[in-house]
Amino acid sequence: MSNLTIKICGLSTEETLATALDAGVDMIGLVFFPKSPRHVSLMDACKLADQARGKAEIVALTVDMDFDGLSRINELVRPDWFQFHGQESPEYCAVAKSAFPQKIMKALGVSEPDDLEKARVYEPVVDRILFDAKPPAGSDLPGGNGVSYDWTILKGLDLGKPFMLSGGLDAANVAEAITRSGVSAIDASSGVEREKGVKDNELIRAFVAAARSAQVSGSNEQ
Ligand SMILES: O=C(O)c1ccccc1NCC(=O)[C@H](O)[C@H](O)COP(=O)(O)O
Repeated sequence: MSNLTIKICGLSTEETLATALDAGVDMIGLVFFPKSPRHVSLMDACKLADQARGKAEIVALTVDMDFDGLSRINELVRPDWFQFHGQESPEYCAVAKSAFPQKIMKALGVSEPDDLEKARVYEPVVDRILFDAKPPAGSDLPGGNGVSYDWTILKGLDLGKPFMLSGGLDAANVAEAITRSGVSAIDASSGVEREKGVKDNELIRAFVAAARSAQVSGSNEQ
């Protein structure tokens, strides 16, 4: 049994969600951000969440959403997690954590070791940190850009909460990313797409197989 946690983000069709679940992913991400090609309506999200419930943890990804919006997602979609992928402050995360039953994951854009320090102020008030690549200049999207960073900056990181690596991961590089970073949780979106926003069944299967084949050295899960 693998101690690697795999999340596929930005699933938006029943078919590709079924493939991800069949491949054995641990978490699936639904994107609630209208500018994203992976955005799902509340109605579609409800159907996709029902399909995934009990098979993988459901992550609702939002970007600086107001609490009325989070409340609607909570009531209708009933995700296991909120993933905050904008400029949400630690205070915002703390209030959301006390207001909603979901676990909270905060995404932080990183490129160098100093960037990891940002996690220290979030760690007490969230359940997990996602270390993602910073968006390239000019991108409309704070995540899902298919760009990588130096994974080795995560090696040996001692944080009070579990953390996850994302940013440009695909079947060809995920095993190396796991080995070089020492992480035990990974997330991908663009790397399992045949074009921007369009997930591909074969790429999903290949990604999960490559990730499961990697040597997971430690545990960033608690
Ligand atoms: O995926 C999106 O479209 C998106 C939009 C707005 C905020 C975040 C978004 N994605 C966040 C994710 O969790 C991605 O999986 C993560 O950034 C990695 O993406 P990629 O580099 O494409 O694998």
